[in-house]
Amino acid sequence: MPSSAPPANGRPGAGRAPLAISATALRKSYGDKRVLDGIDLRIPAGTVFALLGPNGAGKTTAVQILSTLIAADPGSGPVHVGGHDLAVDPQAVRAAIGVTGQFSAVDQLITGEENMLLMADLHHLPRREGRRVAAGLLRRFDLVEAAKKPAATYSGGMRRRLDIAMTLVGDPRIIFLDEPTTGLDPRSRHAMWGIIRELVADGVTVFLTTQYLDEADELADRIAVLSDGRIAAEGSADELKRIVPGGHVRLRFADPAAYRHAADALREYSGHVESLSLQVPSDGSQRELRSLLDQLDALGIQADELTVHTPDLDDVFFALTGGDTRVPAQTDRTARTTDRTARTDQTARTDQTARTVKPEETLR
Ligand SMILES: Nc1ncnc2c1ncn2[C@@H]1O[C@H](COP(=O)(O)OP(=O)(O)OP(=O)(O)O)[C@@H](O)[C@H]1O
Repeated sequence: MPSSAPPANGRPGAGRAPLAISATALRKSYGDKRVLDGIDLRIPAGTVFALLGPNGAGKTTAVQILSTLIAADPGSGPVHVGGHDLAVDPQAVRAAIGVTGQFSAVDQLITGEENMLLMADLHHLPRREGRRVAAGLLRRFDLVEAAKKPAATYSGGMRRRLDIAMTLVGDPRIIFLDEPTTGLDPRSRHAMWGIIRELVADGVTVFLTTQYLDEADELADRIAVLSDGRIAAEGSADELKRIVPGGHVRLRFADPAAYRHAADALREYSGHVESLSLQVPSDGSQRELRSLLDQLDALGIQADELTVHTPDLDDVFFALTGGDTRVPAQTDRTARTTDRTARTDQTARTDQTARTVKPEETLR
């Protein structure tokens, strides 16, 4: 990487990965509407960075600026992509990046293979080299069988795979993926996640925008939440989850007497009489769970269901983007926990959100 790129942490020689993308005080307005209000980005090479934000937050605008499609407003700070100064050498930036947007670059009327060869031509690859690269990528993206068919006959997932394969013809070291899995079914989404992981394993830097919080959670080394034109928070998924309160254990009772007994015994809780459930603040750790269960055991109280809720990226997103308009707070939390329990049951995502266990089965 040329020396014009600032070091990862502002100090040369500190041993961290060089920055693939850096931007300072990035601004963009459309008329009176301030879309980006001075955002800073520092994305180390070989990592996945996810930009999250509600609809219209400015994610695509950020991608368009960083990929040279539109200009930032005057007064923005310097932007480096792939070691090149965007203002000085946009052509070199273009040569270093690949962009897959929300609107596919695939030509529907020609075959997958023809789309790939067209891309190879655009990159001025010699004919034989172009065929070799195209064939390799079609194999890698599981499109060999479909290669001779018109792209119009492809499923959404196949088209998205072809789109990324086309982006890779130029062997970019930095890829912008603007909502790469929107509209895909769960199997295709997981296939796409596998592709993104492979790219990163090859040393590619991925700048991802997504509406799916679980996608950012799965893939991203660092996540930034865009709100009101600014980055409201940035960190790893775990770091972000730690900034919102709300971890709790929910105890549900079949027997009203047991519910009342527990409510009398526990020092801190919020209760929901209709559902005979109590929410006890907890970080969800084994130590806190054991202590709670010991306390219930000592009093001979039997809960029928116990659900552990730790904050997830949904909580972070709602807290930071002000998008949680549901009221009131306590009802909302209860509703959301119930939601999660149901979802966990369906999808076996037992790791990160809510885990429902029978109290007597825990912590043996
Ligand atoms: N060319 C344009 N002219 C005027 N306004 C624009 C233009 N492009 C984007 N905007 C506005 O800028 C804001 C940010 O749009 P952008 O597409 O960057 O958001 P986003 O976070 O990518 O949203 P989504 O998740 O819906 O794709 C929106 O209010 C949009 O209407």
